[in-house]
Amino acid sequence: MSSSFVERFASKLESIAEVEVGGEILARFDRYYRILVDWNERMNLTAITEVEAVYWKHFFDSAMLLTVPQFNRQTSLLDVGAGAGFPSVPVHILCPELRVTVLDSLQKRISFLKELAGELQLANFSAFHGRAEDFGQDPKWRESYDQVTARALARLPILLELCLPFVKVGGYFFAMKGPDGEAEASESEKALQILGGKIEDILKFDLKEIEGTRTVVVVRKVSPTPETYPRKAGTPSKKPLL
Ligand SMILES: C[S@@+](CC[C@H](N)C(=O)[O-])C[C@H]1O[C@@H](n2cnc3c(N)ncnc32)[C@H](O)[C@@H]1O
Repeated sequence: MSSSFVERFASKLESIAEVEVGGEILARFDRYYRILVDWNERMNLTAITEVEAVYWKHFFDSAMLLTVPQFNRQTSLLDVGAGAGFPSVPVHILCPELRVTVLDSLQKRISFLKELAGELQLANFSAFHGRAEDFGQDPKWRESYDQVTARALARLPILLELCLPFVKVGGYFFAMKGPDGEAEASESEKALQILGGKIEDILKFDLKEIEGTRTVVVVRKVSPTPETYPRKAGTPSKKPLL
């Protein structure tokens, strides 16, 4: 890895995230990269493995969440379908005070995330194996997070059913999307109305390092989600609220 690449990454991160990106933070990203490519040889975690691509398209892309004005760095964040830890692990590296929980339906990915959290000494971090449809009906999880996020999990109408049940009324769901964020938002009116959400903002980013447009759809939870949602596992994607 050339030092100019790391310097550019650090200075861009500082400018978008308004965090001082010192040696300790960079050492954590370096360790994250190494553990990710090592585990990726044994299990499918990411198709992107080249170092600069991982830094920009996974780490930097995840950190975009920190540019959202509604995002609070001091409260709680649940990452649904976190996979190899995106976006929550890069966000947590930059904001260690945030209480982060990750949920994924694949046990192997949760084993990876637990090992990663130990290696990176992430405090305030816990990982759980399960499906959003099941956990969303559990009273311990339901409407108990200030903030929920998801990246590359499903189209927005489906995603809202998987994620909004976890958000406290008054809290936020941040959907990390590609170029289709706006179009997906316009398909989501019915889901928002049923599930108790309201789109407050759609933020758009065009960054040459990431090679493409990214959007963050900011959804405020304005009323409780009716008990029937989320429906049983598989139904939200088979019969989306359209
Ligand atoms: C395409 S990956 C995206 C991973 C990561 N968020 C990212 O941006 O790289 C989707 C992840 O969601 C998990 N997943 C799929 N359906 C789920 C569900 N209903 N509940 C919880 N996790 C789910 C999968 O196991 C997978 O790890």
